[in-house]
Amino acid sequence: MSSLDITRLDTGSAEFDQKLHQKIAWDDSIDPKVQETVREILDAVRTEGDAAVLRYTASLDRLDAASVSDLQVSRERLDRALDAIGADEREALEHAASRIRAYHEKQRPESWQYEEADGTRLGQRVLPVDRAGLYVPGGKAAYPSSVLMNAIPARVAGVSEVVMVVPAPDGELSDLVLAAAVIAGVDRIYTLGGAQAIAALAYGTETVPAVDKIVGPGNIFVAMAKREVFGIVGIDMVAGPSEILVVGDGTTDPDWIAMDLFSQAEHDEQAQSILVSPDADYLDRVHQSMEKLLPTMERAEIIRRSLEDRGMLIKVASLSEAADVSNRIAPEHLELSVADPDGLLAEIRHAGAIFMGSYTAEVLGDYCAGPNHVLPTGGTARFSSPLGVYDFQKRSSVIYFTGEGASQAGRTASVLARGEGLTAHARSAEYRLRS
Ligand SMILES: NC(=O)c1ccc[n+]([C@@H]2O[C@H](COP(=O)([O-])OP(=O)(O)OC[C@H]3O[C@@H](n4cnc5c(N)ncnc54)[C@H](O)[C@@H]3O)[C@@H](O)[C@H]2O)c1
Ligand SMILES: N[C@H](CO)Cc1c[nH]c[nH+]1
Ligand SMILES: [Zn+2]
Repeated sequence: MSSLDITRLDTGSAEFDQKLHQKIAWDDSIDPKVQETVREILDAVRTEGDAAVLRYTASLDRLDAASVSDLQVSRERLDRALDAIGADEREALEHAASRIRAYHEKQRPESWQYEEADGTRLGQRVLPVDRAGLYVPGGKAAYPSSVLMNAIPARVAGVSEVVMVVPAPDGELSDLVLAAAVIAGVDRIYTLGGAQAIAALAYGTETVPAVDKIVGPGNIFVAMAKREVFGIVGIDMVAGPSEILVVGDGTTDPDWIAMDLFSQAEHDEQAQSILVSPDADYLDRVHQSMEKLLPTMERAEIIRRSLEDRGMLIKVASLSEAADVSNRIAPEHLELSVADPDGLLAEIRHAGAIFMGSYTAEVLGDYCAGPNHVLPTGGTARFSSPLGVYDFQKRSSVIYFTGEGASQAGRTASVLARGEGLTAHARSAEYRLRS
């Protein structure tokens, strides 16, 4: 049995606040070189277009191509991918897709309008963006589930053109990823990754069309690149390395909790897994389960690094205090692995997705529960929401005044315009006044 050196904290200790802050402030620990590299790549793609995209794809993903159009996945390659996957895999993708579609259909917002007594009409029109860019991660693992989670809400929103990018390190491209793209209705796919893919989607190149909005998770290079291009294009959020926080009251089998913590740790060395419990003995038992199970994991080294660098076992005084700690962290995924999850839910304010009770493993949400698995990370659940249909739409206000309505509102506008010293504004309203 190998020992696992995971940080233990107690809310009762003097150094709790400071240690917690150090562990959760992943932004502070970003190497400034990452930002430098990302800016360099963005600049190169903006100014040189395809040539820079090809250069970075060759050096970072070890994938050579004569032109960027060679990096677009052909119809034949997509058909081969559909044929190559097993019947059970095809069925699982389709089952997940239909659950994800059903959930996202509920999110479709309606345009609305109301009319005042004098015939004035005011409304809000909801329309999809014209072209969306989906980033599907593919450096350390392939994510067919992320294809479904990104593309299905775009389609439900009514986006006309859905462009997907996914890295193919060493030319390797997952059949499942391609099959998921066909099932979800992606229009075109480029095997591009990292900051160079984000730059191509944001600025456009000779080959890759510029999009209106870029969505999807990725590693630190992707997250930083999205942050940098925001404003030129819309972005959904800065979704970084995965996170899970489990609140446990001791009623769930420790092996189950250990595996739930591993499930997110295995994504990335920078992923974060945290267990919070009022029961010190339970924290010990989960720790023992982790030590027992770690050697059985394929991605044991990534899991170990993630848990030892960023993981925590936190002892609290009560479940209420566990909710407070969780609200401070605002985790991407929160498991309420307690006997009365509904009771505790009332105390939770910030989390990307909340998994209720012992049977609701977070991984069900990763693949097929229905809600989106692209969720705010790094504490941003305080102000952002899961990826959804609304991320692919924008709203316009619609305003219609009758002569009578314009006369009434015009008096107010005129007074306010003159108060602001804006004479043209005032007179524009005054022309339409009725005596
Ligand atoms: N929030 C979610 O919904 C969700 C879903 C799936 C995965 N994830 C997260 O996405 C991330 C996926 O990361 P990944 O690395 O496997 O794939 P990725 O596709 O995000 O990143 C791979 C790309 O990073 C670039 N890159 C790598 N090293 C670089 C360097 N030194 N300099 C410049 N660029 C470099 C390369 O261009 C490569 O194509 C993980 O952190 C995982 O936790 C999140
Ligand atoms: N847990 C990831 C979101 O943080 C999503 C995912 C994809 N595949 C497996 N898990
Ligand atoms: Zn996951």
